[in-house]
Amino acid sequence: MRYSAEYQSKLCTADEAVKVVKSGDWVDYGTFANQVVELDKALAKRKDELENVNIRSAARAYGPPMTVLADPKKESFIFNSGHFTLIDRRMHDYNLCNFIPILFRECPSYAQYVKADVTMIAVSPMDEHGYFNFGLSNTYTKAVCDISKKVIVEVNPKMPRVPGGNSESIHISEVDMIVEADWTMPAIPNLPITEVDHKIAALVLNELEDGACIQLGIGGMPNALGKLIAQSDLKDLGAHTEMLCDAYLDMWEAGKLTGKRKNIDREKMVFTFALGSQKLYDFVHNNPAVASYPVNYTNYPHIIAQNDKVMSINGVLEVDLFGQVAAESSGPRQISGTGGQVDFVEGAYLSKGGKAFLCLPSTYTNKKGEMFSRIKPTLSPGTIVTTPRPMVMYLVTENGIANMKCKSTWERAEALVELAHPKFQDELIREATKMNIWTKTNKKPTLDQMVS
Ligand SMILES: CC(=O)SCCNC(=O)CCNC(=O)[C@H](O)C(C)(C)COP(=O)(O)OP(=O)(O)OC[C@H]1O[C@@H](n2cnc3c(N)ncnc32)[C@H](O)[C@@H]1OP(=O)(O)O
Ligand SMILES: CCCC(=O)O
Repeated sequence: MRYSAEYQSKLCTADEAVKVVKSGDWVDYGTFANQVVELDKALAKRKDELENVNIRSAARAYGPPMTVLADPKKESFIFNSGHFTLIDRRMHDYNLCNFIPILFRECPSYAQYVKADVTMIAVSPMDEHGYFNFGLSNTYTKAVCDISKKVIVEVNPKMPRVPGGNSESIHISEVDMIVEADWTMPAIPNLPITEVDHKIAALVLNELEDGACIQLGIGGMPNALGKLIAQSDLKDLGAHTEMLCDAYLDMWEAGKLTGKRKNIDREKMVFTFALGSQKLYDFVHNNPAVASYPVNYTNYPHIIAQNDKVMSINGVLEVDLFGQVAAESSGPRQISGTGGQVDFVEGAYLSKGGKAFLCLPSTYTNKKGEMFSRIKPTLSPGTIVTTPRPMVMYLVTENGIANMKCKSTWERAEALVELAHPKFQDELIREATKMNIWTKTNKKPTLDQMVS
C-alpha cells in the first residue's frame, strides 16, 4: 500500500507518543467518542514529570479520564470541557473539571483564540489513500488538528468509517504520530421513555408534516418521538441534526427518512456527531445514506434554514414566567451546556415553515423525592439563560404546547401557567400578579393615576 512505509515510520506506543507533551502545554482531546483512551492512560503515567498541562475537550462519553483520576489535586493536569455529559458534570461537582462556555457552531473558529500544542484524536484505520476518518465525531476535530503543533491519532478498528460532507478525515501527511488501540465504542443505553416523555412527544408529533426536516436533541423524549414518528403516517422526512441518535434509526427502519424533500444534502442524514447504541454505530459505518459535517456546517442557522420545514426539538431544564429558557444550569451548578440549542432554535425559525420546540416535563423531583415546578416565577439565582426569550418559539410540557412568538409578557405568563403542573398554578399566578404580568387580576391604573 502506498502509505504503509509512512504509517510504519509514524507508528509508536502510546508511552512514546505522549513524550511530546511538555509542562504548560494545551492538549486537545476532542469530543464525544473521539476522545482517546490509550494516550490518556499513557499521559496519566507522566503525572510526576509534568505540571500545568491543560486538557481541552467537550462532552465526555467514557468514564473520567485517567489523567484526572491520577491527579485529583490538579497539579499536573487540568481538565476543561465545553459541554457536560453526566461524566463531565460529576467531575465538575467534585471540582475536577472546568467549564468553557461555547456556542457549538463557533467551535471551529475558536482556533484563532486558543493555544493548541498537542491534539490527540481517536480515528478509524487509514484507507488506501492515506486518510484516517474521524468516525463518530466530526464537530471541530479537523479545525483543531489544523492549528495544533503536533497531532497524534489513536487508530481503532472499532471506530466506524463515516462518509462525510467535509472535514471528516485527516491525511497521514498531517499526522505526527500513530498509536493503535482496540477499545469498544462508548454505547449510550437508550433512555427509558416515561409517560411524560410520551405525552410531550405526542404533542410535538401533531405539529409535524410530511417532508419535515428533523433535528432531535438528547434524552428520553426524542427517543419517544422517533418511535411515534416510526409508527405514524408521516412521509419523506429528512434529517439535518447536530447529534445522530437511535431515534433516527427507528425512523429510518420504518421508511420515514427518505430525505427526498431536502433542499440541501438531499437523501442524506446530516449530523456532526453520533451517540447511541452499537447498532447505530454499525449503521453509520460506510453508509452512503449518512454524511458527517463539521459543526460550523450542521449548526449555522443560515445553513439549517436552507431546508424547509425544519423541526427542531430540544430539551430544557427550567423556564421562567417571562419565557427565559434555562437548559444548562440549575442555579450555578453547571449541568450541560449551550451546545447547539440556540443554533437550531434560530435555524428552524428561519426555515420556511420551520418550528423550534423546547420541551420539558412540568415538574422536577429531586433525590429526596421533593417535587418542584420547572416553570418558575423567575429563574433561581445563578441559573444561566440558554435561549433568551425573544428567540423562544414553542414551549412544550406534558400539559400542552404554546408558541411564544409575538406574545406580550402577560400573554407569556398566562400560557406558561397553562403549561405548568396544576399543583403549582395558583402559586405561579400569585407571583405573576406581584410581578405585574398577570393582567387577569391586576388592577390597572387609570390614565389619571398614570400621568400624575
Ligand atoms: C446533544 C443535544 O441535545 S443536541 C441539541 C442541542 N443542545 C441542547 O439543547 C443542549 C442543552 N440541553 C441539554 O443538554 C439537555 O437537553 C438537558 C440537560 C436540558 C436535558 O437532558 P436530559 O438528559 O433529559 O437531562 P436529565 O433529566 O438526565 O437531567 C440532567 C441532570 O440535571 C438535573 N436536573 C434536571 N432538571 C433539573 C432541575 N429542574 N433542577 C435541578 N436539576 C435538574 C438532573 O438531576 C440531572 O443531574 P444528575 O445527573 O446529577 O442527577
Ligand atoms: C457538544 C454539544 C452538545 C449539545 O448541543 O447538546
